[in-house]
Amino acid sequence: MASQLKNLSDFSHTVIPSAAPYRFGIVVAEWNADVTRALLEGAYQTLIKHGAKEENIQTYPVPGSFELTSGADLLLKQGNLDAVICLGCVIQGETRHFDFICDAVANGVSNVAIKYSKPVIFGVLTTDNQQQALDRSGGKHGNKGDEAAITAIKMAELTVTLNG
Ligand SMILES: Nc1c(NC[C@H](O)[C@H](O)[C@H](O)CO)[nH]c(=O)[nH]c1=O
Ligand SMILES: CC(=O)[C@@H](O)COP(=O)(O)O
Repeated sequence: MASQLKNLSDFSHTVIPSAAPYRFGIVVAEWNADVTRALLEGAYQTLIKHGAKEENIQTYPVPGSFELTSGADLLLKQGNLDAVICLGCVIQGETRHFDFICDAVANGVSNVAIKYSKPVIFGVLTTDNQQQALDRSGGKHGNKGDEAAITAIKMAELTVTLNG
């Protein structure tokens, strides 16, 4: 499996634009808070590392990953953001609830991005167990929060470049 081959947060092979010109929203789910707090820290510190200004990063909690879609919509409705990062952690339980949440949030954030023509980044872990989540939120497979922040910077630049 790909994730067993490398740290997924290794970006040494790519050019990352400055985040300084852009305004970011972050919506973070409170379910599995030990994991989502680590995702948030990774995303926030990565934005700052690449030049984002603290005053240009708005962070809001939502109860669970299912609410990330409406959280992103509410943020973009304000009209003053260049990208929104959605952070969550959905861990398989005994029922099919996992499937419905994962499908809903993946499709939901895609629809919000299209609705506003703004990047909405899917920084949601969808794992079989907690260890897989810990491994991807600052563990041996990196931090998906870092990856989400890099993606947000790149997509914000592309959006501004193409939209003028
Ligand atoms: N089981 C997980 C949830 N469940 C809660 C839903 O996201 C949602 O808040 C609820 O269905 C009410 O609408 N959320 C996660 O983020 N992670 C989980 O593992
Ligand atoms: C993803 C979930 O909603 C899940 O954690 C809830 O567990 P269960 O499927 O056992 O109700």
